[in-house]
Amino acid sequence: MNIDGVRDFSFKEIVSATNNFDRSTQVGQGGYGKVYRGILCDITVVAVKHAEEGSLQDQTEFLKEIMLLSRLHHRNLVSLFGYSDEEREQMLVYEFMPNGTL
Ligand SMILES: Nc1ncnc2c1ncn2[C@@H]1O[C@H](COP(=O)(O)OP(=O)(O)OP(=O)(O)O)[C@@H](O)[C@H]1O
Repeated sequence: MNIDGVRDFSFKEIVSATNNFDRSTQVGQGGYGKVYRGILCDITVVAVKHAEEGSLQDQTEFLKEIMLLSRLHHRNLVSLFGYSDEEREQMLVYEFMPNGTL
């Protein structure tokens, strides 16, 4: 699905960006799931939030949330770059904030 200004990433793209969710790319853990630092093909650095079991949503709900997040723009908010919703995995892809700027 195409949502204004938000990319729909394939699971493969995320796997390649995070080196298959390699531990060395993990930068945090939040209530939603683990957070990885990923590098896209065009060398954009992103933060990938990988939903864990209890955070998985019904697909319609997930896409509704993406639509909502895609409309939030504020200088104090990290921008949502995209999402991935394939192979029973859900991921939110954000602009990567280096240490100290979060
Ligand atoms: N955009 C980002 N860029 C870089 N690192 C991030 C980014 N988002 C999250 N992180 C890292 O992942 C950690 C967990 O973030 P996350 O937002 O998932 O958890 P949280 O702040 O505990 O919120 P929640 O409980 O709602 O998930 C952060 O403390 C930070 O180290």
